[in-house]
Amino acid sequence: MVSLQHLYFAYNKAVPILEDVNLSLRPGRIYGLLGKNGAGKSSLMYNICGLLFPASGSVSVLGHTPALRRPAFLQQVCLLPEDFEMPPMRISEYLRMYAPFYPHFSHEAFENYMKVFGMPAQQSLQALSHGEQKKVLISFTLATNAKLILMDEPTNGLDIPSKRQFRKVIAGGLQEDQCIVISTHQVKDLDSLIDEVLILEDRRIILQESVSGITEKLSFRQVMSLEETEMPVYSEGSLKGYAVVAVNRKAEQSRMDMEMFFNAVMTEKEKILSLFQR
Ligand SMILES: Nc1ncnc2c1ncn2[C@@H]1O[C@H](COP(=O)(O)OP(=O)(O)OP(=O)(O)O)[C@@H](O)[C@H]1O
Repeated sequence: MVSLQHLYFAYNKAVPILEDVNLSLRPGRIYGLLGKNGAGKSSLMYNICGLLFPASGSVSVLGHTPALRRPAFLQQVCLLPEDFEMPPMRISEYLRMYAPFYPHFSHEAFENYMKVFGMPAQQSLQALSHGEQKKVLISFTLATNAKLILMDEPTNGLDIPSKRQFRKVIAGGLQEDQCIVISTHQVKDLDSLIDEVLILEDRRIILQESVSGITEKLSFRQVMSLEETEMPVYSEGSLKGYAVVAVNRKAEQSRMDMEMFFNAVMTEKEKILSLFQR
C-alpha cells in the first residue's frame, strides 16, 4: 500500500530531516510511528500524503506518486494534522463542503463516531473547544473510509475519557483494505491498538516490527528485584519494584509495554536492534 525507497527530505538543503528512509506498509494494519520530538514524524507523514516532496528517492502510495496530488490519489488518503484551524461554519456545512472529496464517505459512520465521543452532531465548529473540534475531525477522518489514514498526534488535547473513546472508534473502524498510521508520543494511550511499531530516529526508520514479533524477542515484566530477571536489557524503577524488558529466551508470553519498549530502544539502541536484525 505504501512503499518508500531511499527517501531523502530536507526543508533546507543544509539540514537533512529524512535520509535513506525505506518503509513498506500493508493494508489491514495499524502502525504506530514513534520518535522523539523533531525526529521527523510529521515530515514523513506529509511526504506520504504529498504535502511535502522528497529531495530524492521514491514514494509510492496505492500505486500513485503522492507529490502529483492526483484526485484519484487524494480521495483515498486522509490526514489528520496535529495542528488545525476549523472554518467558521456548522458541522453540517463542513460535511456538505468536505465529505464529497471522499467517494466512500459514510454519514452514518460519522454520526456513530460523534455519538461515541458524546458530541452533538449539530453545532457551530467555532463554538467548540479545541479538543471537541479534534473529535469532529477524528470522526470525519475515519468516516472518509479512505484507504490510508494518517493521524498526527491524534490524542493530543483529548481528555482521559476521550482517549478511551478514541481507542474504541479506531478499534471498531479499521477495514481489511485500510491502513492507519498514528504518530504519537502518548504511547500509553494507544499501545493496545497498534499492530506494528515504526521507530524514526537518526533521520531514518531504525525499526519496523509487529507487536507479536517484539514480544517474541523480548519479555516485559514487573519484578521486585533485578536478580529475578535473566538477560535484562532495560529497566525502570517503580513503586512495585522494577519494570523490566529482557531477552525472551524461554518463549514467555507477555504484554508489550510500548512506552518501556520505546525507552529501551532509545537507551539501548544497539542491543535491541541487534535482536531484530534480519
Ligand atoms: N516548515 C519547516 N521549516 C523548516 N524546518 C522545519 C519545518 N517544519 C519542521 N521543521 C524541522 O524539521 C524537523 C522535524 O520536524 P517534524 O515536525 O517532522 O518532527 P516530529 O517528529 O513530528 O516532531 P514532534 O514530535 O515534536 O511533533 C524539526 O527539527 C523541525 O524543526
